[in-house]
Amino acid sequence: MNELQKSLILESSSRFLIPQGVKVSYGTAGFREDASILSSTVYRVGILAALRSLKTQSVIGVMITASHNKVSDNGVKIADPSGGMLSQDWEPFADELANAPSPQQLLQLITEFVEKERIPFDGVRPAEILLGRDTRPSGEALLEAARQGVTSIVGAVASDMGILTTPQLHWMVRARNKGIKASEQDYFEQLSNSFRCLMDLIPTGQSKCDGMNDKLVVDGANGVGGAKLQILHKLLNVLDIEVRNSSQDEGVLNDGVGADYVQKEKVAPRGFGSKDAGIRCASLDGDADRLVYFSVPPESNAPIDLVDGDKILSLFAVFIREQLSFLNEKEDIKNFDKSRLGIIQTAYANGASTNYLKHLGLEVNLTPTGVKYLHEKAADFDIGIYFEANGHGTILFSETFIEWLEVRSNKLSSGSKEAEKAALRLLAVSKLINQAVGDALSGVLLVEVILKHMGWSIHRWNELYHDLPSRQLKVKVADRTSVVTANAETVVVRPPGLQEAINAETAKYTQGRCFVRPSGTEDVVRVYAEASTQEAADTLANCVAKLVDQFLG
Ligand SMILES: CC(=O)N[C@H]1[C@@H](OP(=O)(O)O)O[C@H](CO)[C@@H](O)[C@@H]1O
Ligand SMILES: [Mg+2]
Repeated sequence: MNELQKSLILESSSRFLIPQGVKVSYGTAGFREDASILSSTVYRVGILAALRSLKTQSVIGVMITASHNKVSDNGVKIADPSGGMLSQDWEPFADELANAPSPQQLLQLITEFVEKERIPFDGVRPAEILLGRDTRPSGEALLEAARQGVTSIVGAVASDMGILTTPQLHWMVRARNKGIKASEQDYFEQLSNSFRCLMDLIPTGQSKCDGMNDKLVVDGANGVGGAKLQILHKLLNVLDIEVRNSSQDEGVLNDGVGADYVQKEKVAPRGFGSKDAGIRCASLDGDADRLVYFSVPPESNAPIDLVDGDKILSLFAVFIREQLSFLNEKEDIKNFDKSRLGIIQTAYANGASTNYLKHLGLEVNLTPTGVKYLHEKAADFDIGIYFEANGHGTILFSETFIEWLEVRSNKLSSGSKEAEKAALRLLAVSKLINQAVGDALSGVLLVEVILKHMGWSIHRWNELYHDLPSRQLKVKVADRTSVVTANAETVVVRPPGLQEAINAETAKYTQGRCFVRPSGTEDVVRVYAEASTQEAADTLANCVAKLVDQFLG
């Protein structure tokens, strides 16, 4: 870095001094705090993104959002060249950068890091960053802070992509780096074209299941997803979709609305009630990277039927498996190895879903909580389907498998129509479903077309298996980092004795399963328990929460 560069960083960072006593950390969802204290953090993430772009010689994304959190919060995260999350080995540097107390210390950190990572400055492609934000009122000023961070690196270019869903920004970054068309319009066109292709491939004469309803009502969490879905809806012109809670004119962002609320509280979002009984409903979160479905019972106080991420995963798995079986029927492609389809869940997946998927003969893998782990594991397969129970997930297709499908779909003779259609369907799914991150908009379209393909109502879908009753609790402890887990967070290895005590308690319950882990986003230890009845799941969770308290105080 030359002197001009150094003075530019010193000069611009003096406009973004960090508030006294604030310490931030780049967690599973990037930095997330009250918006009023975030401008220096976001400014510094702008610098980080520019450095990442120089290092990788690729386009990098910066998304300003706090997802399902309250409207006064905001946050910022980086999209790597693949469109996925920031590489984990840069996270510690993100923390150091964001917490450097003064402009001089910030400059020193950057200088050392640039040397250590051998980040090229001269004679290389300049940094290029795509900036996006959700609908939060604090977003505009924070985006400006990010822009100033980016442009404090000489030659770096920041493009403001405007108000977007998180998955749209990730999609654009991925598309740009693949050299394909990457505007928002291109995103909508890719989704709508591949959706239409799947609609055209629905078996003719597909009968409708009893109670199958053509209408879908979507709760947009008063966030960014509702308006974007309306655009898609207009483009498609074939689906009957009504969007409610689609902007902050209709109510407060994420307040009694949205996928996180619906999934955690198991109640209908604001604006939905017994008038919607029997209708297929869905809920997006504030930045539209989570999706759950539900239906409202006719009685006003009864709980909703929640169709969560595990069940969306199961629906996708059933469909993909069916297409693979059509392909496998063809003699000349018998060598297709079934193990190439992998299912990825976390320990929070309902045990009934895991059993169901295993009974289908599928390979189910568990990873620790957090999209980055699920995504990474899914990329090991030709088709990897991952979902968190909360509704974040997608389907990844490997490049080699896509090429294989393209060749096969051309090769198949007219005598093998089903196999040809199956190959075309899988290719269309790979274009419809976001390959960068979980995306509620592409998720809605894929669910809708699969239900039509199967001729299933939401009730038929929900009957794939019955969730085991479960309970989640949070325990405040002195130091949550003193809980250390192994085996995808299913076993506690520290403090000693805690796992044995959990085992002894769990053994008392039919179909009992229980685990504890430190949250990555809140200062708590989470307890999850499952058992054959709700009462038993509650008791197990409460007993184990007491154990956590006894061991950790
Ligand atoms: C039980 C649960 O829902 N955990 C959530 C939550 O993580 P915790 O580490 O449990 O706080 O936030 C993550 C980021 O949004 C999400 O990936 C994850 O599923
Ligand atoms: Mg979100």
